[in-house]
Amino acid sequence: MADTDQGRVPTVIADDVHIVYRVNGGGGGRGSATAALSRIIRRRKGQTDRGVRKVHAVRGVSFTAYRGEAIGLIGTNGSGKSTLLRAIAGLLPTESGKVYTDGQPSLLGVNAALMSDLTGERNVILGGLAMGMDREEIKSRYQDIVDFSGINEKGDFISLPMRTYSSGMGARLRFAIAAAKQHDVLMIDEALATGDRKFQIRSEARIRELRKEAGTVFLVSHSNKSIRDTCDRVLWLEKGELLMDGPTDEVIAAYERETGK
Ligand SMILES: Nc1ncnc2c1ncn2[C@@H]1O[C@H](COP(=O)(O)OP(=O)(O)OP(=O)(O)O)[C@@H](O)[C@H]1O
Repeated sequence: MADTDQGRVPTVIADDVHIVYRVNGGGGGRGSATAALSRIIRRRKGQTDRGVRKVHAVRGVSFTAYRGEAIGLIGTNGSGKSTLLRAIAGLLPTESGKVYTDGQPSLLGVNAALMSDLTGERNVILGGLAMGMDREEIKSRYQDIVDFSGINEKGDFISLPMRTYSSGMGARLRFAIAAAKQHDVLMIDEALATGDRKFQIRSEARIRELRKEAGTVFLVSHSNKSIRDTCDRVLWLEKGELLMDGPTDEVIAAYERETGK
């Protein structure tokens, strides 16, 4: 593996990555009469496949990401963006091909595992611990995280359970927690789309800072504006394949021509 390309340091290498989901009981629903009937017929025919369906979500994707880059992932619904991020984060195995990462990638999704019955305050601590910060570190950054999230702008919401937050508020708190730490590789899945414009501007500025601090940032978003404001390179996925990999302006322009978005 080449260590540098014109002095650049690779952080993520995807080499011909294929990802396949296996879904049990696809077709007919598990408990329905038609599903039971088709199982009986299959068994009579001696078929061994018990309704496991495969979804080939990512097909032969290869790229190298470098330190200091912010890379946008675009593509229509179901094109494999989240799946690819989950594989880079090590949360999904590859069917074939390899993902190499330098350092620990952190995935910040809108579903990041915080506890909805706990207060925002407890979740800041929980999220911080989950990212490997110690209690002192969390304490010293606590106020910054709350201020950044803007959760308390309209009253004392941080002491309420997270289930009482709107989806935008939840996403903002998750982003604020994840952005408090310097990441080797930070992956953000749609988090910006749910915040309001003011918060989007703040988080885009923070992504730029994280880049300067030498991490690599991946951003999945359906907002071409967010991608333009934040990323200098874009990967365009369609039906699991990498259609284009290049400078943001070129790829977004081609994407807009193709999809009319
Ligand atoms: N847990 C799962 N089990 C089975 N199939 C899945 C699973 N998650 C995603 N898929 C399938 O994999 C394909 C890619 O989905 P993925 O969520 O990666 O797309 P995406 O580009 O992130 O979509 P979106 O823009 O709608 O969020 C889709 O066909 C989807 O149905």
